[in-house]
Amino acid sequence: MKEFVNCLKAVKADTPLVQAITNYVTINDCANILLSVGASPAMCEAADEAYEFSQISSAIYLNIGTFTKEQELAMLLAVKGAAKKNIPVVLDPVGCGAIPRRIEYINKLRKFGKIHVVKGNLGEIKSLLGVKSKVRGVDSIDDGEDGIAVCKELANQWDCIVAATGKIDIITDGQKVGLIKNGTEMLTKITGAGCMVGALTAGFCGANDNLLAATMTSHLVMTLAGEKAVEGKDGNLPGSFRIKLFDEISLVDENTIYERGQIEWL
Ligand SMILES: Nc1ncnc2c1ncn2[C@@H]1O[C@H](COP(=O)(O)OP(=O)(O)O)[C@@H](O)[C@H]1O
Ligand SMILES: Cc1ncsc1CCOP(=O)(O)O
Ligand SMILES: [Mg+2]
Repeated sequence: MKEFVNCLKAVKADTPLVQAITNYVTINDCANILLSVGASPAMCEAADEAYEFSQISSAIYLNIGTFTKEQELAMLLAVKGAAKKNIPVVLDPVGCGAIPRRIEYINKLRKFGKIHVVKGNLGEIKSLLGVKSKVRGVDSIDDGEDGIAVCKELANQWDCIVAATGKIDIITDGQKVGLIKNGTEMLTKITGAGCMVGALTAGFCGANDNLLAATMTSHLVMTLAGEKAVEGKDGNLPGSFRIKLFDEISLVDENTIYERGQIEWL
């Protein structure tokens, strides 16, 4: 657990600058969740700024939830700029299980530079591997019995960290597999929980060289905050839960991690 505590301390100490090119449904939530954890968001998505801005950022967050033609070009340039300075890139392939052209775009994106972390729900992760998955639009309805094998395979094929969210989050570098057993189903009752944990993952990768530990920690912090938010007043109601989530993200500390963290390494 100490490695996760150290990852959290590094974010709060370094205030990593995260360039986010993300969807307009949850863009504000992603900016605020990064501020809540101690990072610094910049939703810089103009195509003629993305190449330069990526090179002054600590990490890049790309989320194709509602990607526009401007964002398509901006993401290519941001990945190219990040590759020049070896800056970590986190991709959330929202909806790729339901919209095949998104997988074609991601394959093009990977030709412009390295994707260091792919974070999606299990249906999206399976779709990237070309495995039949059960999705409903941007949501996964996959029971995930083969989730670990799929995540390891994709991590090895793409030489990246893969994080598949669900009741249990699966995080792997293709060799080691970490399971995050914290969380609450309430996180599925608000839009943006996946987007927000993707943004947090970029924040943690921007302050920690060990991207596996950083990705484990972002998912641990999100699920611990979710557990504490649902325990609060009216936390069983989606509107109250969502607001409390931002509060609880800012309150997660080493005690929370040591006392409540439920991690299993395979
Ligand atoms: N059934 C569940 N029980 C507890 N936590 C969950 C459950 N499903 C998802 N989560 C958590 O909710 C967050 C969003 O995951 P998910 O809903 O899979 O992403 P998306 O919103 O991209 O579909 C993650 O932190 C995940 O751990
Ligand atoms: C509903 C929706 N439609 C396009 S992007 C988006 C938000 C998806 O957020 P998340 O993947 O966190 O559920
Ligand atoms: Mg999602």
